[in-house]
Amino acid sequence: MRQQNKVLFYELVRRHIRELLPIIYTPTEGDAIAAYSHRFRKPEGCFLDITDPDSIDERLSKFGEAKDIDYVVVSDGEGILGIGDQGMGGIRISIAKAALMTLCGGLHPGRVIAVGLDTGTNNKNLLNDPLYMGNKFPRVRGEEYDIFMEKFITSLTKRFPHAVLHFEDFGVINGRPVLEKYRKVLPCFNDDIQGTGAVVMASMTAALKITKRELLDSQVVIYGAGSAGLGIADQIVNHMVTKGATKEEARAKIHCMDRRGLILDDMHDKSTPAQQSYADSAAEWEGIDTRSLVDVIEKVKPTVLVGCSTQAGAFTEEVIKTMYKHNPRPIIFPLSNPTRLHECVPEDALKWTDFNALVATGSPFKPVEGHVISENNNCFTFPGIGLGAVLSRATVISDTMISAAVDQLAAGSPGIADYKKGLLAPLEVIDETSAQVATAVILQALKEGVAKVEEEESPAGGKVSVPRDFDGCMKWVKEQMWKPVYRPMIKVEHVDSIHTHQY
Ligand SMILES: O=C([O-])CC(=O)C(=O)O
Ligand SMILES: [Mg+2]
Repeated sequence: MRQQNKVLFYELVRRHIRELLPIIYTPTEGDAIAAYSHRFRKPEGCFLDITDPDSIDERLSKFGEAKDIDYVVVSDGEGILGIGDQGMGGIRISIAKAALMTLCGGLHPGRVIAVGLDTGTNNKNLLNDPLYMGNKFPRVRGEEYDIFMEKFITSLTKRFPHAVLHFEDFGVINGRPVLEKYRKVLPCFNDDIQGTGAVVMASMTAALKITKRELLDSQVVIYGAGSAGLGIADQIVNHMVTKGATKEEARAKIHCMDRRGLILDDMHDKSTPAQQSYADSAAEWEGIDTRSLVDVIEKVKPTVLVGCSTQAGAFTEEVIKTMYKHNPRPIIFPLSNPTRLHECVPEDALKWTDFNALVATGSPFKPVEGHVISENNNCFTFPGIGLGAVLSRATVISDTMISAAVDQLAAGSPGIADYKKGLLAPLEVIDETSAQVATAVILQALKEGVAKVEEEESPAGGKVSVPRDFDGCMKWVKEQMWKPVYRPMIKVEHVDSIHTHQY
């Protein structure tokens, strides 16, 4: 339906969003991506092939003229949700996120491109699958990958100078370095690092308000130190810094674990620089089993436990009860996607804490005995961040613009009186939430002098002028969001000439 009748598709999903979002997005998209080559019907999106970098420009040229494109989602398929390397099937995550940019972010569906970079795959099942449609060689790393990425960015910025770039589901090796390099070149962000970090920080802010605790008194254990886990850590640090902590103080409150256990400062040869910046002192952990989550919780007494490990069931009854022993209202976020990979199910986390835990997940879950479970999914942030960057014609997407998105999302939480309604605004108003987030991002971009929209001609003539007050700016945002409505039929007088032109 999306391919045949966009108005009908987007209006249908909008009206039945709670029922249909899990089908067009998480968790069903994970199955669709894994089965991509087997279920293939016709191509959609822009396929870029590392064996043919010289074709990048030509392939992108098919998607329109310079002014036609606002937004590009790109994935190389290496870190798809929690299901890892899906090779060329990863283009479907670009397609799903692009569809959400229209559904929640109000971008015109014809002004968004979904791009898949085929740089090989290390997924043995795909390499041995006769139906796999992507390149059947191991992932290309190093200089050849970097040159390919550089060609893509150069061509993109030349062809579509207004486009905002959204990186999705890159692996740990490339995600962060690519973001750090290109965020200085064009307005771009990594949804798994920054989008996920922002939504978790917003939920945490809302949960702290409910429990009347301060962010700076928090101790956080992050179980799973990949792109999402470290992105969340960074966002928490950014926020603590805005509340008066130094970077070092903030980092000391965050404890990251991966397959090797707690990340310690004597593991530097085997940790990425980002992991190392959160390392605990090995000397302080002498004699403690740092591979045991329960032992780590016993020592840290965290107020917040975040799971991005893709280890289903890692938050056992003992883990949750140890959290509860040290905290009357523990904040517990099992975030691994898709659903079957969650570290625990909300029902268990609530029952094991006598319904005192504040729980949010990464995939959708049904309410538990009247407690709504908020989905800490980045779909609450990336559409607003993307829309804000597009409308303001931002030249960069700064950390402070992301922080503005966090504060705005947290402000929309049902709050203390309504804490059973979840930590975030309901999915049913996600387009409204995205407009609010976009407004906060635009106002921040204007404040920082990185918004260039007021240098443009408005369609009505003269320069564009963006209201500086929140309500005025939000009205301006909403006026520009695409709505799924049929355009009126117009009676045509000169049928003959129209026919001549049409055929
Ligand atoms: O796609 C989603 O639902 C959230 C996300 O970015 C991920 O899990 O990688
Ligand atoms: Mg993702």
